[in-house]
Amino acid sequence: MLKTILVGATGYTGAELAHYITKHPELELAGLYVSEHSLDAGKSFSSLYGHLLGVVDHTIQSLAVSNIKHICADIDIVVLATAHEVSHDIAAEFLAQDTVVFDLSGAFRVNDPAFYENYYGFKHNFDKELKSAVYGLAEWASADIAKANLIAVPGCYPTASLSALKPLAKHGLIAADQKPIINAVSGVSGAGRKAALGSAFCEVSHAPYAVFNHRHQPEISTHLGHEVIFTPHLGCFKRGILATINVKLATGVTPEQVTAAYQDAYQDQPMVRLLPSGWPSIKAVEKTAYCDLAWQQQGQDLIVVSAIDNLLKGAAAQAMQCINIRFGFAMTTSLV
Ligand SMILES: NC(=O)C1=CN([C@@H]2O[C@H](COP(=O)(O)OP(=O)(O)OC[C@H]3O[C@@H](n4cnc5c(N)ncnc54)[C@H](OP(=O)(O)O)[C@@H]3O)[C@@H](O)[C@H]2O)C=CC1
Ligand SMILES: CC(=O)N[C@@H](CCC(=O)OP(=O)(O)O)C(=O)O
Repeated sequence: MLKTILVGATGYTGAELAHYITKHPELELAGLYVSEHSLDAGKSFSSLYGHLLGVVDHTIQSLAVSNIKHICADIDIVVLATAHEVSHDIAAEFLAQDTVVFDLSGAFRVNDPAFYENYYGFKHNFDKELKSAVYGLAEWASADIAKANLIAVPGCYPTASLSALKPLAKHGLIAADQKPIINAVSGVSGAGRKAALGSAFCEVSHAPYAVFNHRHQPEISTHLGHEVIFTPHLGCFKRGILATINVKLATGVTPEQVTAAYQDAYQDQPMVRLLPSGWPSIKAVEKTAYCDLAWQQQGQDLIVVSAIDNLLKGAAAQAMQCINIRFGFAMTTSLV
């Protein structure tokens, strides 16, 4: 059994991971941590998440950075379900203790320190760790994930978008001079569990936000190798992302080439479903670890639609896929 601890355990993605780790036959949930002065320290985990009563009843513990060496004495895996700045500050401490770190935040996703100053508002101080991090888009990086000690789990919108666009980019099917246009709507859980006016029940109204300046636009472009236009929207629902993507195809690309690109990418990948008919919906992926894809072509225009649960394939389930790849377990373990 691989001893696994979870930092940021009481957040929305942390709660999903606590459940996945508990269900995993090869992992032992060895600790659930929150910030040093968290009001939740000392409580039973299931007192916060009642559906896990009798399943995850561990006592929540506070994490003092000075105590990381002691905590890690016999730990194999650390999952950071913490804010970008927190992961940035503590990941190296865990790596120094020879644990394998899976980080759900954006702190190690793009190997360019300037990216963090431009889009995250902080200076990145861990160049070595940033260089060594592998971007954990599970279906696309398994060989690198299998060797890495720091896996940067992609963001939710990038997972939905890249899963839809990478097969086209890999086969050179996207018109070189055109930017795919991604319009995506996310459930409010994407903003995390902490109280904030913008995600309050009476404030949320289906609308775009961060137009032309969301940090996921450069994350998507970097890992696609092609510029995109990305417009996120906040939806009046709890969880799920639906991304509708308009792509101008390169001259002469046929429907058969598009279908072949998707089949080549995903026919052996259990967590990405190419729909035989109809369109992806949030209802079909909510509370599942799947990414659903479907597309339609008209001349050189392609519309591809991608749906995921932001907390699962967009975060916790993808982290679990990465754990499975890293340690040689079947990709679907604990997920289906
Ligand atoms: N929500 C989503 O859909 C997605 C989120 N992500 C990323 O995953 C990470 C977690 O997101 P999410 O679950 O939504 O976040 P939440 O805001 O829901 O939870 C954050 C967790 O971190 C804990 N925490 C805060 N400060 C510290 C600290 N200094 N040390 C240890 N624990 C701390 C909080 O508990 P307390 O405050 O009590 O200490 C809480 O348990 C973020 O980086 C987010 O960007 C990625 C993809 C999708
Ligand atoms: C609805 C909502 O607020 N969503 C979040 C994205 C959540 C996510 O993917 O997290 P990362 O920041 O780790 O990439 C946002 O737009 O900031």
